Amino acid sequence: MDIKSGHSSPVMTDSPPISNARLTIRQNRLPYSSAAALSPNSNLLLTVPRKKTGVLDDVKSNGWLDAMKSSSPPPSLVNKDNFSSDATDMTYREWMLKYPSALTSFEKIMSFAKGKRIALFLDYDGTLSPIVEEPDCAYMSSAMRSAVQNVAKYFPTAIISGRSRDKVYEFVNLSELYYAGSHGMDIMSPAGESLNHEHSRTVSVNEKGKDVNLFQPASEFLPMIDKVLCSLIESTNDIKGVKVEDNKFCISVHYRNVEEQNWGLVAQCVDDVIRTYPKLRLTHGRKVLEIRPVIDWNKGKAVTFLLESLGLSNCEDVLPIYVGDDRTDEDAFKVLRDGPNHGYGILVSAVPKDSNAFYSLRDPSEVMEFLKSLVTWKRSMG
Ligand SMILES: O=P(O)(O)OC[C@H]1O[C@H](O[C@H]2O[C@H](CO)[C@@H](O)[C@H](O)[C@H]2O)[C@H](O)[C@@H](O)[C@@H]1O
Repeated sequence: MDIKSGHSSPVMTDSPPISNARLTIRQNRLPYSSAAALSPNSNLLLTVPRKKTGVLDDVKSNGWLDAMKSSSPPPSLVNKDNFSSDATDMTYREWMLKYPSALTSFEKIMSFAKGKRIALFLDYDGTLSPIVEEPDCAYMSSAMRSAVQNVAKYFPTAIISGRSRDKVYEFVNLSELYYAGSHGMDIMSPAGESLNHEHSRTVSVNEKGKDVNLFQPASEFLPMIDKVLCSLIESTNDIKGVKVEDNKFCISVHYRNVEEQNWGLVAQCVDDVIRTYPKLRLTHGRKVLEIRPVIDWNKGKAVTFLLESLGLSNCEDVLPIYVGDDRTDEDAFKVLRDGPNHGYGILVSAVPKDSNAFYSLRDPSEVMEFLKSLVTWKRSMG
């Protein structure tokens, strides 16, 4: 889609999510007319068949359970005390030959950045804040906030998160940044700046009454998302440890605190709800099932959009850098690797995994070091 023209609807087929666990084939089994189901504004009533027992064939056959199990490394692998086990360490070192550390490769990256304008894109959970059990408590440290604030003095900086924009803004709390919540479906400029898009709109949101500019390509899905949110809260209510998070244009169903034997039940509840909504799809994050509209929009599109907004698109002298830890960040890594806006993806991971990123950092503390190094480098350039 040409986001500059703004004429075409972003509602179209999306690229497949990284996991194969898609809700395709479901349309054949819809109990309603597809015409009704395909309208985002239809009054489709949910009659959710709740399966609390049984073989859970559906979720097993489409690979959800496998994806759920592999969605976040077991604590023993990320615990630094255990990390020094020779075998694990060796595997990680071998992996780093393919994805070198952005810290040890810093000079190389900067030699490429010389004479270029850097634009910085930062994921939130697992990148700026450590992964914690309780999603509402994923605070970033004040040291990290300072590092982000400093780096934003020199380079345009955006936070790109699966969370709702409001929530991630609350955590980061820096008004000078761009924010893209709901996996890029809710983009906000800093106060007084414009997103320079004909479909963006100006609203007065912050406590000082300052104007910001918003771009929300999935706004027509809000009523549908609200309905599905209510259904998911209701249908998972009896499963201990489940948390359903309202991310505005997306919904997260967390199973990190659910006993593993009940993960199939979580998947079944989600499947039962969203199977009647072919305009919604599911992706897998870190111990979380994420439900979002089937639109041609993701974190990669948000990066492209922001580069265009900033007038930094398709410029030889621009170097975009994206730092993220999650599968959803892969869309952004891919855009920087393959698209016209060449740049570097940096994967934050303490365990080896395949990625479209160029470089790696082990954890948020290394991310902070990297941000500080960027500031030192920029200052040294005078
Ligand atoms: O795009 P992100 O900023 O990385 O957001 C992705 C999801 O992050 C959050 O969940 C993850 O972090 C939680 C806190 O550490 C953790 O408890 C959970 O298991 C992780 O999946 C957030 O709560 C989700 O809504 C985001 O989609």
